[in-house]
Amino acid sequence: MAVMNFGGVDENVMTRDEFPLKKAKEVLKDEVIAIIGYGVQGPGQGLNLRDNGFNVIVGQRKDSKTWDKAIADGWVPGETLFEIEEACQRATIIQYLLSDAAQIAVWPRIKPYLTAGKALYFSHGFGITYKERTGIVPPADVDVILVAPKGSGTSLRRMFLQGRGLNSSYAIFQDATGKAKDRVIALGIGVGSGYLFETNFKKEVYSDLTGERGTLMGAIQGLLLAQYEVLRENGHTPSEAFNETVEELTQSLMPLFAENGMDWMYANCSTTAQRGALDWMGPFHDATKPVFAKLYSEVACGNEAQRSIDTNSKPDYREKLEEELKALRESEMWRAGAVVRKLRPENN
Ligand SMILES: NC(=O)c1ccc[n+]([C@@H]2O[C@H](COP(=O)([O-])OP(=O)(O)OC[C@H]3O[C@@H](n4cnc5c(N)ncnc54)[C@H](O)[C@@H]3O)[C@@H](O)[C@H]2O)c1
Ligand SMILES: CC(C)(O)[C@@H](O)C(=O)O
Ligand SMILES: [Mg+2]
Ligand SMILES: [Mg+2]
Repeated sequence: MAVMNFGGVDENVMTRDEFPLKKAKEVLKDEVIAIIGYGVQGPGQGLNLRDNGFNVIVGQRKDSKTWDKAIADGWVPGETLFEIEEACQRATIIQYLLSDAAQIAVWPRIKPYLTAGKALYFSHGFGITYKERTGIVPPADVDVILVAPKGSGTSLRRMFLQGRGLNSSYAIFQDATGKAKDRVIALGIGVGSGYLFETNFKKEVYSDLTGERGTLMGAIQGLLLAQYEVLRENGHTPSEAFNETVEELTQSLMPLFAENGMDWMYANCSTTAQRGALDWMGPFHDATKPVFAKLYSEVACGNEAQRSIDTNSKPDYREKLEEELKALRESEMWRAGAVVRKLRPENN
């Protein structure tokens, strides 16, 4: 464990240098890891673990699209692909990667297989933190651990294949065996994390729900749309509005600040742009901070979790989500975006 200073604050982190894959394999050599659920995180983590040489099986509903997807990814029914109960029975580590709402519904079928000494692994602090709402209360004699990749399972897999790594947080809720720390770090390295930073279940779920509703997904769409609309209302074409709002951000400027920080991106723009950005970042900060504060309090009081449980437990939740995504896809801004993407020379 290395103590690293992040902007003046010391934190514990685990890097691949300190905990190499070889050590992770040694720690987990006698374990059978069952990936329960094969949606987005399931394939990312499962395939990375398998390619890294761990003993992995998948548990998934038969006769579902994701069962077929698992077969297409090389999992073999009866050998490495099983119904959920059978995978849990064979496993020593159960990676519970169903959707958060499904974890509640399926919990009574998982619990009997959590016998002494096994580990229950989550990629989100949701089920445990909001236990009054989820009913997920593991037995006292199992380890309860978390590795939460900070990104989509699709990116986790892509970055692994590119020889890169997505950072993850890790946490221990319950250490029944005395092995929870080694188990959780080994799994974090095994699923392809870049480095691992320490958290707890509550902090993980509060930050994660805030982040995805905020800058990562909710706020970014709101902010981009607001600027796009103002440009359009003032007579700018969709091409101009989209390029000035989204395309330049994702293709030109975001890679620069990802690489070397915001000041460096600014320094690579005109002094006119720098002056304006430095003057306007304050008003944008002040306008949005109350929204972020409201969002955090809605997360912390459990309202956001409850809303997600209620809507995503309905039988037609997938269709309803798809309808809303369709409306986004068919909005003028993203229809313009589809044409702009097609015009990228690399897509011709
Ligand atoms: N999506 C991500 O990239 C991501 C990133 C970090 C953490 N997480 C967390 O990882 C966990 C898994 O999320 P996900 O997005 O991969 O899940 P998902 O929504 O893709 O669903 C995973 C699986 O659950 C199955 N499922 C849904 N309802 C079911 C039911 N009633 N019975 C049995 N199976 C059912 C689906 O078939 C699918 O295979 C969650 O805790 C999530 O918060 C997800
Ligand atoms: C990929 C995200 C947004 O980071 C994750 O938290 C999720 O819920 O899918
Ligand atoms: Mg999330
Ligand atoms: Mg997240």
